[in-house]
Amino acid sequence: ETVAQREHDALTALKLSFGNPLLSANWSGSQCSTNRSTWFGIGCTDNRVTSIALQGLGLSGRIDDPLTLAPLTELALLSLRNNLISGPVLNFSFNLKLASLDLSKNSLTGPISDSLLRLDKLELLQLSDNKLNGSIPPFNQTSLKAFNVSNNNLTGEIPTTTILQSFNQSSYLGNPGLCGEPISISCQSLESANDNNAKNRLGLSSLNYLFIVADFVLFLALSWSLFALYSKTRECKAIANVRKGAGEADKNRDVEANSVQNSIQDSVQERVQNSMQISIQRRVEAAEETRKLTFMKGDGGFDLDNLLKSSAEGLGKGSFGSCYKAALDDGRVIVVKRLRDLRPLTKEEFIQNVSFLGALEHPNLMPLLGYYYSPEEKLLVYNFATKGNLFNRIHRGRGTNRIPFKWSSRLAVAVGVARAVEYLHLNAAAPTVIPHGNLRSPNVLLDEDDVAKVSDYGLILLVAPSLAAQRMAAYRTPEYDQQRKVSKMSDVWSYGCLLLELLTGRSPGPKGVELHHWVHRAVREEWTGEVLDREIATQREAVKGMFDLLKLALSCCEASPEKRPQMGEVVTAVETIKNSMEENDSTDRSSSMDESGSSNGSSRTIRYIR
Ligand SMILES: Nc1ncnc2c1ncn2[C@@H]1O[C@H](COP(=O)(O)OP(=O)(O)OP(=O)(O)O)[C@@H](O)[C@H]1O
Repeated sequence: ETVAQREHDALTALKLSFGNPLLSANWSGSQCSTNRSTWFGIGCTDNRVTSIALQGLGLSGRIDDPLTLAPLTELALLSLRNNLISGPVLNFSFNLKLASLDLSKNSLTGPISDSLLRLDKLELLQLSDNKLNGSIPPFNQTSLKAFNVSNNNLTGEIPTTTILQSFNQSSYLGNPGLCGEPISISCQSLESANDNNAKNRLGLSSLNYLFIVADFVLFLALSWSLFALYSKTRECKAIANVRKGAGEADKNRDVEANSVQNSIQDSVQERVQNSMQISIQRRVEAAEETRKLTFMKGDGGFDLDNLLKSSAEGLGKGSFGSCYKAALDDGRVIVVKRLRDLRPLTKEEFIQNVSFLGALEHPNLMPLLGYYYSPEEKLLVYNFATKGNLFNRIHRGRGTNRIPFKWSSRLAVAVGVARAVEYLHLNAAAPTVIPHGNLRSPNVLLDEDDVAKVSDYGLILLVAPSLAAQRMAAYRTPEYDQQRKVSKMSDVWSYGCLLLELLTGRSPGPKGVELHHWVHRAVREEWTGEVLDREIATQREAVKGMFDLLKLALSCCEASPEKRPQMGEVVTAVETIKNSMEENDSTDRSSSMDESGSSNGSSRTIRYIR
């Protein structure tokens, strides 16, 4: 596939996301002819797409694949200003020449992509008037001349980087949860105001149980005779109350009590009492039924009540649900994954599949602690991994005060993940082998000792197959289009992509393909040293191990699945690389170096750029 073809495919994907009649009619044929384009809004230089300017066209829809524009590596300008585009901000890790990015006045949601931190040519970044949340990444590119994130739902302290502090407050206004300078809102006062609201956030929005309990409180406040006529509206309002938080619920209850009292004065007492008694009984039963958390081992030491009382915070939204972190009263911190888009499983099937996942035990697998099942709500409960996920460890904080991700730590992660996947592949307890299916760096977590814990395994058993095919990494292998099935070998492919990410510090493209093509080319054309992440390439004595791992990664990424090694062979190979690194370290302690390269690293820095 040529570069032009890849660019063509990327723009076509963009066109399909928008479904706009103008673009549908106009964007056909080839996108660039030398220095110009006949495509509306597209600019080309030397046959490459360098600008996309599609302001105010009423474009709607969402761009599902965050790396849709990854093939446009010469793109310098992107403006989608003043449209109706929804969904998350794209990942621009591969658009390193971007100088001007204007996505303002749309309906974009989610956090500001950290990939923007890597754009060191970025001069203009306009994200105002969207629905973005999360914190502002610590932008500090000296190139940045114009910046605006006003009128979103951003939260937290405005980073104190020189560049972000150089813009005036109009760049930040209209974000109620934002604090710090230059908007002169103290973060402490904002935090204490938020603390009160934070309690129960998880349960309040999610669980049927809670609003049933809230109903009870409401019942006590109202007289028995008021119930029947009001039961319908009450339920809706109770949910609304719950969402707004306990404080507001109290206020609303009083208002409701008054208005209901007025409206039912003429009601027939007897009819009301009968219907209410039945209704209460049903609700008690429902509450009993729905409040049960099932633990894979023992009683877990907490129940749904503890969960609902905990303060919870959103960790992020994945392909099959959202994750919340909840701090229990006893000090434990757990993660609740709220599943969506599931297969239509009966309760028994759901429990059977989840029990199978819960029975898996390996030091490098994030264990499933328990689950919650109700027809409307399915939750999985895990321990919280304090060091976050591998994606952030590799890519986050570049250029700022980041703690270097050492080669030895990367290798330890590579070994841990390989062992976990091998365990999944060899698991004799399973009726058939369930491949991981979605092995990617955000699904590798790091605990307090930096031990890799693979998560999100086996979700293939729970999620709707059509959505799995769209969203899971294993479905993006070269063979999937022909064979239409995922296998152990697709996990091997994903593992190869993960190794490449660890070694190069770059994210794989949407199909995992770009990164692997790029590395192959690099190796073929003998600029291999350049492919290594600079953060580790400074460690000269380890470079051989890095290249060995690179070779292994490339063999895992062989286009033909038969040519890829089995996971057992992969484990042996990575362990051999790790062992020889450790042997070198112990026989040559005097030459062990500071991997951060901060003290004497420069004298040992290899020339890896030709
Ligand atoms: N047990 C955990 N401890 C710490 N962080 C977690 C835990 N489980 C998930 N996360 C983090 O929460 C966020 C959301 O996770 P989730 O599994 O919902 O989506 P994802 O992994 O980003 O995407 P996908 O499900 O599509 O692979 C991710 O950043 C993930 O790393």
